[in-house]
Amino acid sequence: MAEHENYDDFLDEFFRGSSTRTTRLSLPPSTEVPAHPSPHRSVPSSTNSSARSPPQHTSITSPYASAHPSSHRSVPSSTNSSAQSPPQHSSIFSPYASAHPSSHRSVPSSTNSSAQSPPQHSSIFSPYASAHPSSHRSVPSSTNSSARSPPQHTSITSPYASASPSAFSPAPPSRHHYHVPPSTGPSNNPFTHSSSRSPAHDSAVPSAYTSASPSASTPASTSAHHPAYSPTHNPFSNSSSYTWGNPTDSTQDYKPGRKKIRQNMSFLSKRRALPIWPYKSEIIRRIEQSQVVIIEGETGSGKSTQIPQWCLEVENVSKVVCSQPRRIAAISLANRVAHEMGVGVGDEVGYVVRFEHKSSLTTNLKYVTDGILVRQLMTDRSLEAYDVIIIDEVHERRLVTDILIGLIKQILPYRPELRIVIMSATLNKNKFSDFFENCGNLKIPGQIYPIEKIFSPAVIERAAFGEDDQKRYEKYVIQAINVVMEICIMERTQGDILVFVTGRDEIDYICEYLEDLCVTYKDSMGTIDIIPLYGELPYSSQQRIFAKAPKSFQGRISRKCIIATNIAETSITIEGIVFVIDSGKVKLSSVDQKCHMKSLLPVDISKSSAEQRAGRAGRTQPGKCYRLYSQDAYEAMANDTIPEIMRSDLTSVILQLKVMGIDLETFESIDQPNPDQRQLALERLIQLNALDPYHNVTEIGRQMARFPLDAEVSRMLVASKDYSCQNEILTLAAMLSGDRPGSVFVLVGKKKREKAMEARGQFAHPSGDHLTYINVFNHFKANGCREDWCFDKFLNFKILNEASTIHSQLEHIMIELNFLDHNSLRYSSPAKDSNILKAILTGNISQLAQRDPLQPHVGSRQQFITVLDNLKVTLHPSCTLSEYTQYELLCYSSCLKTNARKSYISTVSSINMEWYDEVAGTTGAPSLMKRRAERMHLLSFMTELELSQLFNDFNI
Ligand SMILES: Nc1ncnc2c1ncn2[C@@H]1O[C@H](COP(=O)(O)OP(=O)(O)OP(=O)(O)O)[C@@H](O)[C@H]1O
Repeated sequence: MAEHENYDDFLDEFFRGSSTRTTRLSLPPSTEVPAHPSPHRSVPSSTNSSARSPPQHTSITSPYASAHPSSHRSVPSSTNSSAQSPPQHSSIFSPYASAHPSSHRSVPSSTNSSAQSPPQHSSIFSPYASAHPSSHRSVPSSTNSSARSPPQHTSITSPYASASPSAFSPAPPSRHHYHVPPSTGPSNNPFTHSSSRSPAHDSAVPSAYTSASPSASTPASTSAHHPAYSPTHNPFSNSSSYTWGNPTDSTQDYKPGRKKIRQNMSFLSKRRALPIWPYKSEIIRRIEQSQVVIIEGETGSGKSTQIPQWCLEVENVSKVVCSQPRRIAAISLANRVAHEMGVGVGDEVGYVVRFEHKSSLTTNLKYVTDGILVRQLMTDRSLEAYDVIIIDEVHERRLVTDILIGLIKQILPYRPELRIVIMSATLNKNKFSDFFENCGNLKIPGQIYPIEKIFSPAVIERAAFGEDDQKRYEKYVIQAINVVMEICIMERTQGDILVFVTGRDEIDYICEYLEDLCVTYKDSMGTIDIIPLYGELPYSSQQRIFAKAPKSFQGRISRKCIIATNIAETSITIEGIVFVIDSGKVKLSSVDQKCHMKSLLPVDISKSSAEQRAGRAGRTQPGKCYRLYSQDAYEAMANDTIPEIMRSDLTSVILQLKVMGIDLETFESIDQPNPDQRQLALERLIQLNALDPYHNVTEIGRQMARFPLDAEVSRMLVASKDYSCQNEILTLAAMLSGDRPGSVFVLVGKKKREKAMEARGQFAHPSGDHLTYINVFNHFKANGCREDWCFDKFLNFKILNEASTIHSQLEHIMIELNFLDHNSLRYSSPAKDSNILKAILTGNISQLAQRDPLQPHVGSRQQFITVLDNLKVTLHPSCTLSEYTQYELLCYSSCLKTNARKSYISTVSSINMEWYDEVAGTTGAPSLMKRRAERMHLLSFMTELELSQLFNDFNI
């Protein structure tokens, strides 16, 4: 693999290297949309194109498809990993290997290799491996090959490795390589197991890692972990602004006068063992006494599952809502609590998240996302529907959570009986206490099970990795793979693994790599179920994380291994997770203060996030958290994540607040947004006609605010009525509501690439991505929403299926707004392409780009300049448009900076210049001439020759 700055570069090369990428065919003009596109096929004759060989396309007569030959790109997906050749790794390096004798294993040679092909490496060193005689593993020789070729390992001699040819064979490291914690001893060894102590432990081999929890291997009794029970801790001390919870006798569950709520008796003993249980009466008392109570309790102590149930016992309380930052948490908590109460989900306990709900009139305890509660506030300004509102995981400081907290503070004087509970394991107590004056504070000590935190020693920073992978991926990605291998091969403790990395690309890569390793090392690793988890996955796929690990087989431990983004960082309990591997990184989204470019760059997590990640272990049994960074790096981390309100796009939020009659300028929030960002969002809303020049909400703005979508997408929907293309824009909105609509095209390995490109060509529309997505969706529907059809067409069934669900939800709102009637979907004639593009342009009026006049060449390096902000951007590799064509004006739905040097536009369509002025006339957007003039002013440093060239280029 050639060098790649990152995955986007890889994609870039992937597509540009394709022979189909630049080919031009003479194509039929796009046809008008039939109600049900008929899947006729015709095979266009290939034409000769410059330098590149033409693709062999088949074409489906599609409403929008005119198989633009140069537009075939696809986006990677893990789904086809089995069809791909395994990643070519040059090193497996075991950062956590230590001298655990139980890890000494010999892998049978050719006997068991019939189904596998052997690893092609001469040696794999652990940096800590030494020539422990019993640590040698003989690697199967290459007798039989399989369909999957094994990773190609080359030998990397780690500076810290001694000459051991064994893979994953740890041995006692020499002391000076490690930071030895003061209390070094057997219990500090990350591979210590109290049940089967080994001679190595007894000889007190120093641990390679700083273990933050020396007693980690000892399952603690609950009380042992409660500072309240500790003789040195005075639970009633006033030394902090917190009041420590006052544990009460847990037998006093029900006080006279308190309601008795339903409970499933089989869960009661487990619930009583939770660290929070002794504080039940105290918590209820506080909630009765104070309007706002802030509760800090360690991860897994029982806040999210127990406190909402107890709130139902509070006098005069019948309706409780508990809001969570994420859908997955809201749904899984509702399921768990319904179980604990012995009721069905959707009966007494339910949930409501965007595009999905299970609740009824009998629901008294509802788990929702923060966004749902904010939307509810738009129609029920004082949230009369609830007696207690619990806002959980406030430490995340998401934009919507901060807005929710600000809005709720406004209600308090009008509803003195309303009770608010603010919760987290790692919140900044001072900030929240200052914001809610006169609130009650409560700190609940204790974790249910201990978590051993194991820091990576600094030497890992200097470890040797395969060059290609090192360039393409951050070191932690390789380290994470190695630690997973360590655990699978050497750990004797039964338990599943949860790995935190930053994004989908890394997750796909790790999953693919591990799958290959699992085949190669099947005999030593046992059965491993590798499960990806990220936000864009449909809910049904996300649910896989809760499935049980595969059954152990022939004495080998089987595990599930979840590779996740920070979506799994808070609130959820995944049964069986014992090992957490924390990369210490997160992709944080932010928007440029001066323009609308979003960036999604990996940065260090905060200490608070690190604790939350560790807290996913130790929930159902003792756990271990391997931190792929040193203790010094941990100490250098910020305490809290920068609040989203200070770094995010505020357009949709400002509109929602405006509709509620609230100005963000005067809105009281925990942290104030940046004034530039606020200004930028207001200008955008004016350009979208959602606000008038005096910042009053227009009728269009009100209609836009009804849709739970980004402002740009909801503006398209509103405009669709003017251009008589409601059905098409409804489809597009459904497709765009996933984070990466480009992923609908599955990326496959080299062998199938031609076929995939050909399939993609059947849907490609010459105007670009927007109409291509509509086209894909229409064909999906016309073919009965079938998974096998998607498979044949290299389309992502899950994404299309989810778009189909969202389509139905949005359709309801369209009907409510009188934008559609029930019959129009069935009987309406297809809209004209030009009308659809004008509606798209209306929503993206601020998101336009033109060819860079200073770099007029076309081709893979063709650059564009955004009209509004003069930013240099290139087409994202997932785009349908060809970079070999000169386009007059492009309209894009997303502009993203993925690394320090590269900015991409994606979901892009080509737009006629005249349409701009027509659409701008109906909106508050300045004319293109004015924008150009502004830009010319900025380019005043240009020479006369360059200027005249520019004038020529743009017909000025
Ligand atoms: N789905 C589940 N399966 C098994 N046990 C669970 C489940 N959900 C919760 N538990 C148990 O209940 C305990 C408390 O979970 P809960 O979510 O209430 O903790 P929490 O204090 O809110 O943690 P966090 O701050 O991490 O969200 C867990 O530690 C676990 O032991």
